[in-house]
Amino acid sequence: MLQIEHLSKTYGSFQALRDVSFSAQAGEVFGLLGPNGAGKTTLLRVLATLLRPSSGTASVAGHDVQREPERVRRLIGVVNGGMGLYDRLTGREILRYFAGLYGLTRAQADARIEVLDASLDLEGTLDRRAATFSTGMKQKVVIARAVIHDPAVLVLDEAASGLDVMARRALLDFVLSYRGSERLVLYSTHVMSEVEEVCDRVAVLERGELLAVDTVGGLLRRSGQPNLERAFFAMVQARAEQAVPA
Ligand SMILES: Nc1ncnc2c1ncn2[C@@H]1O[C@H](COP(=O)(O)OP(=O)(O)OP(=O)(O)O)[C@@H](O)[C@H]1O
Repeated sequence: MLQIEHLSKTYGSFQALRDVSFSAQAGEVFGLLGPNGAGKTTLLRVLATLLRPSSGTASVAGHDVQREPERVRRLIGVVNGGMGLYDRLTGREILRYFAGLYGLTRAQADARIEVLDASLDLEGTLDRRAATFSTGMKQKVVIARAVIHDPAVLVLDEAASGLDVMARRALLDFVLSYRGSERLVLYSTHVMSEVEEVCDRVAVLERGELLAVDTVGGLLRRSGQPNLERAFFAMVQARAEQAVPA
């Protein structure tokens, strides 16, 4: 579903991604884990066709992000922390509007809103103006908006940040509902407990470099550490020691 090959991205002389390659399949919740500045958002922006890679390729369901950006945009849904809801519209109006942009008819939009209401519990947001939403309500509508066209790949970039326990739980359960489906979720975060709970496999990025791609269990086994946070520290430390000239 997702194929990334030798992807690099530089901003001026700064290299934000270095020769990153991995693939992820439908049915997976695939984590992208890394500390601040690791390059997670840069990678996701390349996939979302918002940034051009400096070299290498990325493709979604066989469609290259550079050669077929419009096709790729229809295949993905992105939640990246920006809310950007129209205050004067209700949740239903916002979702209908975005459904229209993706070419859904009103009947298709309403059917899809019903499905999303059942899985995301949009109750209370559909008939109220966005200006009156709590942060959790906003985030639910943002997520519903990102998947209104039932994209093949759902990209979540720090989507749980700022959410309270209830809203975070709803988000994680929604992500878990994608497991084993015909869709892929790319879940980017630096919160290890979220990765441990929802991700099947994880790519660990650090300073633009891919340190490992493995299952959570595999990362624990190969590091000999009891939890992902310790495994992550061990990996980053080992990489730093390698990088120090003797
Ligand atoms: N437009 C830009 N111009 C220059 N440098 C940039 C630009 N965007 C990002 N960077 C740098 O690239 C590196 C990777 O940034 P990126 O936002 O991809 O990391 P991240 O892993 O998403 O971090 P965070 O967890 O803090 O969001 C950082 O050092 C950042 O300062």
